Amino acid sequence: MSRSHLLGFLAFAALLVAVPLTAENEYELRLFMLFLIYGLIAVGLNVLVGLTGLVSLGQAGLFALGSYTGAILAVRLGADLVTASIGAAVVAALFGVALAYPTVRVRGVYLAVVTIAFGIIVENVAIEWTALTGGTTGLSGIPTPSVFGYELTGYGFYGVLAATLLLATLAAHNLTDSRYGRAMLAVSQSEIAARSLGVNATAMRILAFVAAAVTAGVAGVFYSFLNQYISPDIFTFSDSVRFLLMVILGGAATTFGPVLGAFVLTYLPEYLQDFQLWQKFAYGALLLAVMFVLPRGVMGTLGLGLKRLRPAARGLDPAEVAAAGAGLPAASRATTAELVTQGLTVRFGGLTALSHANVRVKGGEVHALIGPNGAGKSTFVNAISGVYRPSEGAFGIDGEDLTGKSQHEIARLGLARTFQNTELFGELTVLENVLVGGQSRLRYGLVDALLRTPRRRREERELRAAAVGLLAFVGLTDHANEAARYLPFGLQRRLEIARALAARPRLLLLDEPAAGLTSQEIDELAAMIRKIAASGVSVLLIEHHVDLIMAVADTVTVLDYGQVIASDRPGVVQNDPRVIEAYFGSPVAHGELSEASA
Ligand SMILES: Nc1ncnc2c1ncn2[C@@H]1O[C@H](COP(=O)(O)OP(=O)(O)OP(=O)(O)O)[C@@H](O)[C@H]1O
Repeated sequence: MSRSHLLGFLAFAALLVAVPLTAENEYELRLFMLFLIYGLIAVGLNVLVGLTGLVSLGQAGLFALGSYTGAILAVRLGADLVTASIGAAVVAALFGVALAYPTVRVRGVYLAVVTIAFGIIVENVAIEWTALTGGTTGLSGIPTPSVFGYELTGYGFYGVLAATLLLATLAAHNLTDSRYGRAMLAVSQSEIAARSLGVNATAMRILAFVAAAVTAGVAGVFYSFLNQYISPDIFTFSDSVRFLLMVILGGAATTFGPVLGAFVLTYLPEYLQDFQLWQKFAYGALLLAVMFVLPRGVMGTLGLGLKRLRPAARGLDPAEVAAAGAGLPAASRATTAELVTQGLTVRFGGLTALSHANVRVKGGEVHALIGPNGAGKSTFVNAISGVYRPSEGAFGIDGEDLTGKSQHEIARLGLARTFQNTELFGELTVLENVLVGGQSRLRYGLVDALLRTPRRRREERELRAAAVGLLAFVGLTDHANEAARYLPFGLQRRLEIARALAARPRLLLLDEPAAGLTSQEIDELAAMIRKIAASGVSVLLIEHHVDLIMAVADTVTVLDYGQVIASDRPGVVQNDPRVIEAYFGSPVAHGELSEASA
């Protein structure tokens, strides 16, 4: 944890201790406890909004679910605070999973509508299911909270609320700083790239929804114990909007932003009460003004300002680079790294983009795949990397069948790729991009991430050293701390290669890596590709640059109208009349292919 965050947590803890000592009356303390409850909701929602970039406008529904579950367990079954919280957390988590499901198909506005609908359904069920919820009359008689038989009188309940918010903020901070946070950010910026590196995007979204749901559910239980009475009108759509605003106003994806947002939006309406009729107007106008001046929220803008004042070094400490051992690690698996496709066919409706392609990429070779525009090269790449499901045929690496597996499964089994149009995680730094590449090699779990265990720290340290080594290999250590989107195009291509190599693939698939590069950059790329193959990683190279192909390829396979028309050594393929015909429409003289395509 950085020093500034540590100081932040200490100051926050000190504040939580000081408040009950300075509160002048019970009303003041109660209002602060309400803030602690809303803070918990905002911290959880920040995982969803800040990290995965998804928006939920149904948090009041989850808050209500937690409140009713807790209240019913306490009133009907005499459950204590711990049991009620566990019960509510489980119920909320289940609904969180259900809410994550639509994200497989819908995002943005559509997802927002789904979550709004969820909130409205919960509100209406609370009104209509009178036998369970008491209908519009609500549920009263919720007892004083107790924990393991001890009643939480005096400041006891305050202590529980304060400790929960502090620990939840710490856990969310640790999550953000872990493989899970990185993966969520990566998914929000380029899902296809994240999946190609072995990140299970669906699982990350479910995790984020569950985090937001569980915190809202537990906050609901706390609310019902604090209020000792709940009714449907407490959980309305405008509350969902307010919870989302807390995150955005405070600063999405920041550690303390949501807490600050919750504080402001709990106290602001209280202070604006004096304005009577103008209260709502003043509330809205103030929010608008703040968001206009601070589009990244208060903490986001503050963080950005501090970065500008004291910019971090763009590059890495030379000592760290030296210690990481600059260079390409040897291929991790002592296998042949051979890719074989048998009769691979992909149809789009009536169009056969790839037809019964048999390709064999031998272990450790550089295998170029060429063909005129529309020949089916990208379709081939997308089929073997799991983006498209083959209509027919099979493919595998080292005899391991990969047909029908999902993108992230194929990536984890040893196939890494770059993209024709680079797909970097633009907002992440150069180093972080490579760290996401090594994601699937990490073994530590969620508990390790939340608690920052020694195992997590060791694995992260090792991954960082490997990533630094790869940055040195592609010559990017001087840019390590820059956001990837600011890199010049040529360096972006290199970064994609380093990121793919971080997954320690058996087969590296380079989709037009020379496109847009200068001739000097292409020479450097050729040297890099040779080194990669020499380390034992097979390379499948999709390219139009004949010079590059001639310089590095051991074998060239030519596709035309989705069919393999030649596969041999470059010199042989270059003079193959079928290949020349495919490029020119009629047989032409020797040597013209290279001139025309270069
Ligand atoms: N998702 C898709 N839906 C429908 N048709 C597609 C799809 N993807 C590719 N095609 C078609 O399949 C054929 C092969 O396209 P593909 O992009 O694989 O060729 P390519 O060799 O990669 O071409 P280029 O060199 O221009 O990238 C083309 O006719 C293309 O229009």
